[in-house]
Amino acid sequence: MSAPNDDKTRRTVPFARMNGLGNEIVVADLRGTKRRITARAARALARHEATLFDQIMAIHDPETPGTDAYIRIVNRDGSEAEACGNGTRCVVQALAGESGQRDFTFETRAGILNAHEGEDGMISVDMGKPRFGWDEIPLADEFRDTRAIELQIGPIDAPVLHSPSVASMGNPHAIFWVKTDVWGYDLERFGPILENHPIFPERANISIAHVTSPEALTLRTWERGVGLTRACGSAACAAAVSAARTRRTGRIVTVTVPGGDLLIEWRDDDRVTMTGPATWMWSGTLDPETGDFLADPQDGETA
Ligand SMILES: N[C@H](CCC[C@H](N)C(=O)O)C(=O)O
Repeated sequence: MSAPNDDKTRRTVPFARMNGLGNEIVVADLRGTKRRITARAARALARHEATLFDQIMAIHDPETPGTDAYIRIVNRDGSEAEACGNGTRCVVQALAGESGQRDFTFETRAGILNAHEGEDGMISVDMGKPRFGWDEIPLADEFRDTRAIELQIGPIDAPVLHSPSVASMGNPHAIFWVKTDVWGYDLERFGPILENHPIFPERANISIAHVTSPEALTLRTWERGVGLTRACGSAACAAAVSAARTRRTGRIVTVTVPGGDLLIEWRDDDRVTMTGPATWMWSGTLDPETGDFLADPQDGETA
């Protein structure tokens, strides 16, 4: 991405196509403009193979003193998400590459969070405090104990998935615990049914988790507003805290998602830190209104 400028009327903005452990991310730089990525632009970008994304991370000018930027997060279907861990790491890498700055404070709909790029290029994001109250997630019915709620899929007397833990990392998550390989479950079939289940008035991100040791679990996620993804950082956090809360693991857990590993720590001050990589793929410019885009010339090409 190029440096921001102050032309509030310019039509296109720079973007970088990146990924966070296989979570497909578009980082769009809207600083210095008053423009927003429209749902129409999101859906148009999702129609192209080159720009097919899981989330758009739209970087806006800061709204709160002491923060570096306001980040709006847009899902593939044009809906907005409160949190996106993998996308946040991509934003850090994009901005660090531009300025050399390594510590950032961002504001999102989920609140203010800090992030840091380490010497080894790994990026840690403070994902804030998990919330477990039924009305905070939110659920449609009062459940006093959200470590396991009554919800199941499959035959009534032999459910395929049941009794998920639920948590909010700013966004809603349900974690179904399984005792065998997470790839043995048809998440593509169950995901959309559970995402849109009436128990979740704001829909939910749906994950299947297999605890493999007190320090490790494997996870697959069907993301709200997206579908199957290769990684979902906030789901990894929700799974790790739910695993610790149900005494399945300790508070430091390696979460293996289809794209690779994330290290999650539920700190003593109740905040959750997620550490993992981010990868830059290519850059271009896009129209935030329509989603029309143009790739920058690659190295060796002329404009
Ligand atoms: N991929 C993201 C989460 C997106 C969540 C979104 N699907 C929603 O809550 O609507 C992550 O790394 O945390």
